[in-house]
Amino acid sequence: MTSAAPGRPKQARALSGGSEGHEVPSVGAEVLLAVESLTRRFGGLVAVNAVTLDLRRGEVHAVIGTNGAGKSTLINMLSGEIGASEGRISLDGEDITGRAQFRRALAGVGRSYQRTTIFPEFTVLENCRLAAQAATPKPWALWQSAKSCAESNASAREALAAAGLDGVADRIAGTLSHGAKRQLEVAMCLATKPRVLLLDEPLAGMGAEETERMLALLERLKQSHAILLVEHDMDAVFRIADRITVMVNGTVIATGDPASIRQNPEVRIAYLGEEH
Ligand SMILES: Nc1ncnc2c1ncn2[C@@H]1O[C@H](COP(=O)(O)OP(=O)(O)OP(=O)(O)O)[C@@H](O)[C@H]1O
Repeated sequence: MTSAAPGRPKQARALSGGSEGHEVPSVGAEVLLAVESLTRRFGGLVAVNAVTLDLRRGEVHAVIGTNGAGKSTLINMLSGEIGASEGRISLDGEDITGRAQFRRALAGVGRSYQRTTIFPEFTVLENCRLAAQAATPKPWALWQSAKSCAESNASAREALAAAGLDGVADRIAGTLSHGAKRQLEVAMCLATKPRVLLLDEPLAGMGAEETERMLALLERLKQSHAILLVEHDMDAVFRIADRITVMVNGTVIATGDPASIRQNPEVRIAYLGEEH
């Protein structure tokens, strides 16, 4: 019998089923970002231990795990914010393990953060335009005003439309609801024209309606992107993910479609405290 560990009702509900399993993703889906045996040590602590996973266009690949499992460290290594101790990251087959963050962003790896990173006093469009400009720096065109940069404007408008925010382009970003701010962060990420989206807890602090809106957005975005989703909302993860990787203490204990993860005995022990 399944018994939920105290304080983990959402995990318990998600793992105990109630919704149908997803189809196993198509084997031939295009791998954009490949991670092989990626390890990160902090002194004696192995925060991420030989993690191997693929991010494919057309898929939401969720990485879940209890606090301190190494999810943020993994995302930080993929975006280039921190270096890897060992292992390899490739984008379209090209080794990018040693590339600086801005060069990875230029190559198509975009990320959103756990914390809100918008400029609250600027409009929604201005926030997106700044993100677009940061992604296509033109040091020789410093005299151009931001507004005149047609390319950045076009990217910003396109990103807002994709994120469903074109109706609030002229609103001051700080006045948006929490959910719309998180959507704006995704839009800012889209303005950099990524092919791979690394999303760190995009649903944090959202109400039910905002969550639905974000999930619908991810569903649309995955058609043309490979998405890595680090998220604590297990109900949402089990609904949206095509593939789930489960980490415990830096190590992957299981990878598979939601139905197989839900049934996996090791996952159930790690999440629910079930006995063999
Ligand atoms: N800069 C750092 N220096 C030393 N230890 C760190 C550093 N960053 C993370 N760690 C440690 O690495 C381990 C993994 O942390 P990480 O933040 O990646 O986990 P997480 O799965 O993202 O957790 P959470 O769900 O709470 O965000 C933890 O033990 C953490 O204390």
